[in-house]
Parts: sequence; C-alpha cells; structure tokens
Amino acid sequence: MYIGRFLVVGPDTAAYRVSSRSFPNRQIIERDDRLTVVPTDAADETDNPYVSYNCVRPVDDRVVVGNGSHTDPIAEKLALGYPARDALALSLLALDFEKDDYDTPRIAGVVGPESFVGTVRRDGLVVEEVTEPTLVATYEKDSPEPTEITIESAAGAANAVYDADFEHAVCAAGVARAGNGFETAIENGD
Ligand SMILES: NC(=O)c1ncn([C@@H]2O[C@H](COP(=O)(O)O)[C@@H](O)[C@H]2O)c1NC=O
Repeated sequence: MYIGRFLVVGPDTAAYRVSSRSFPNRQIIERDDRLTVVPTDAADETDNPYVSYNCVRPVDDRVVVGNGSHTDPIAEKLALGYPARDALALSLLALDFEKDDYDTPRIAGVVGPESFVGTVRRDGLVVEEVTEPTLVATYEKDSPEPTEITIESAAGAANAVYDADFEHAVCAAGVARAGNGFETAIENGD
C-alpha cells in the first residue's frame, strides 16, 4: 500500500517518513537544531516547498514534526507560548492542503508535556491529543489512527517507520524526549 508521507506521534516520541513516487532522491540532514528534507544531490537543490522543508524543529520542551513548510509557523507559535493544539490548528488552516494534483494533506505533530497530532485535508481539519502511538498519512490513512508501529527511542522510531510495510520509503526521522530536551535520529537508508 502507498500512503505517502506519514508520521507517528508517541506520546513521548515521534517519527516521520518520507515516502515518494515522484521525488525519491531525497534525504534528511541536520542543520543547526532542526532536521531538513533535501535532494540527495546538492546539484538538485530546490526551492519547491513540497520537496525541501524542515520536518523536525524543537522548541524548548516541545518538538514539531511535519511534512512541509507548516513545520516552521507551528514552531514559531510554540515559541510564542501557544498551546500545541492552537499552534497546529492555526498553522494547518492558514497554509491549508497542498495545491498539487492530489490535494495532498498537510500532517503534523507536537511532542511535549501534551502531545498532539493534526492534519488538514480538502474536506477537513483534525487536531487531537495523542495518548497512544498514533499514525496519520497523506494518503489512505489520512485520519489519525492507533498504530502497532513501536517507536521507543529516536533511532528506534526512525528505523521503525523507515522499515514499515508501506511502499516507496525514502528517508525518515525520529525524535524522543530526553531530559528537558530531545534527541533526534535520521534514517536515510544508506
Ligand atoms: N512533503 C513531501 O515530502 C512531499 N513529497 C511530495 N509531495 C507532494 O505530493 C505529490 C505526490 O507525490 P508522490 O507521488 O511522491 O507521493 C507531489 O506532487 C508533491 O506535490 C509532498 N508534499 C506533501 O507531503
């Protein structure tokens, strides 16, 4: 089954996987405090926000995971003190679903003292608190649902979603709460 990009939120860990048919030559890199999806070949550097974007951004005791440029305004709202629910709902609704051939939804999660998951689709906006491992994807599984995928550390989370039995894995990231902050891990399949 192809479900496109997907994320799993913990509640104390999170993982994000890029699956892609159209832009498979991508990887995740660490830049400053954040993780960014970029083309594998630097010569293919792009300003297409559907191809290259920050997918993980920590903010104090919370961390944002997302499949596009909405990761940044969510993080900025958290830094201003917004509750996770509000930062997700406002940013997802402001940017809305992607204006591509598939009306691709935006998906995002926040891990922190309270953890949330959200998605905005052409037909709806869902933002809800997470109390058990919860998956949401761009296609097919496009409403948050409980998942059996086990994400128990940053590296474990990245590996688990990368290896999950959905088609066209490209790269993955994992985050886990550690002390007052977070540890992160990248799985680029190489
Ligand atoms: N975030 C991403 O990494 C990403 N990769 C591809 N997309 C969008 O989704 C469309 C379908 O891509 P694909 O066939 O690779 O699943 C692309 O045309 C692009 O508009 C993305 N947008 C949202 O998921």
